[in-house]
Amino acid sequence: MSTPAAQHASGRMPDGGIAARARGLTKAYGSGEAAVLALDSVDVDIARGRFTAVMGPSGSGKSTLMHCLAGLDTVSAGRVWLGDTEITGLKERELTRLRRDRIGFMFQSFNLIPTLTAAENITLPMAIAGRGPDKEWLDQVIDTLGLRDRLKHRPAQLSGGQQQRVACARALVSRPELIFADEPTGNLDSRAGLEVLGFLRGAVDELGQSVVMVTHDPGAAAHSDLVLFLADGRIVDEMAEPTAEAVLDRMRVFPEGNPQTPGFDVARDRLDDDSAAAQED
Ligand SMILES: Nc1ncnc2c1ncn2[C@@H]1O[C@H](COP(=O)(O)OP(=O)(O)OP(=O)(O)O)[C@@H](O)[C@H]1O
Repeated sequence: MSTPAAQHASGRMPDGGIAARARGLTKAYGSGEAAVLALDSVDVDIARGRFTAVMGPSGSGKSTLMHCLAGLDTVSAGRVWLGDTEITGLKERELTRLRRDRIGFMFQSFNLIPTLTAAENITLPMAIAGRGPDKEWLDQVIDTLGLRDRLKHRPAQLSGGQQQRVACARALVSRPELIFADEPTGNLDSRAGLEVLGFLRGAVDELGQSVVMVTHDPGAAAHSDLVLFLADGRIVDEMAEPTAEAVLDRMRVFPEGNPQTPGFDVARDRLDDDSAAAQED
């Protein structure tokens, strides 16, 4: 399938180029009658230096797409590139190195090490890679994320929003080519969620970072430059310069029958909360 996303994204990258792309990306789980086609020949270009959101009903293939683009999962057919490097066909060891050196990850559950301080958590991936962080860049990331006075705290001494900011700093500090964020605001209240989205937005605008974020939340997607909509393992639509209202309207017409989709009600409530929080500010 040639998706409009591929055409659209290509046309929107006059300077930045492509951070990741897939052609004919197909992923099937199981076999025989139990087989599930999680991704159905997806073509997509992820623009460099931009913030891309991936939305769609539960089970539409969002996480699978992210995992295949990030080399966390093998593909059944098709090809995937990170920058100019084709990752399909790489051996597990090469993939591990590529993920470590070139990709940043943020998860809903933060994934911080409880016994390490914020500062140690931020630099851990680089320490594992045997590289020292670029001090100037580290300082810039810490200040951009407002973590300067929290560096000696352990995760349990930080709020959820602060923990996610540490996770954000950890993802940014090695200057990865691409950050994948899977529901990064899923465990946060709306105010802390807005804060983290603001930082991701700032990472793109001020630090030139490329970000792909999977989310159920139209309010979160509204912080992106481009929303890709998945349904049944295909990219069925996209929206540039999204607003929460426009994304919510688009989600309503999915054939899968939103609002039965898990996350839809949560998304609508979050949208209301976000509006309330914004009005309080
Ligand atoms: N390890 C697996 N084994 C079998 N089927 C799987 C596996 N992982 C995902 N699937 C199936 O693949 C399809 C896509 O799943 P995926 O997790 O990518 O969807 P999603 O859009 O991220 O869903 P959600 O919004 O609920 O997280 C679903 O039908 C799911 O049941």
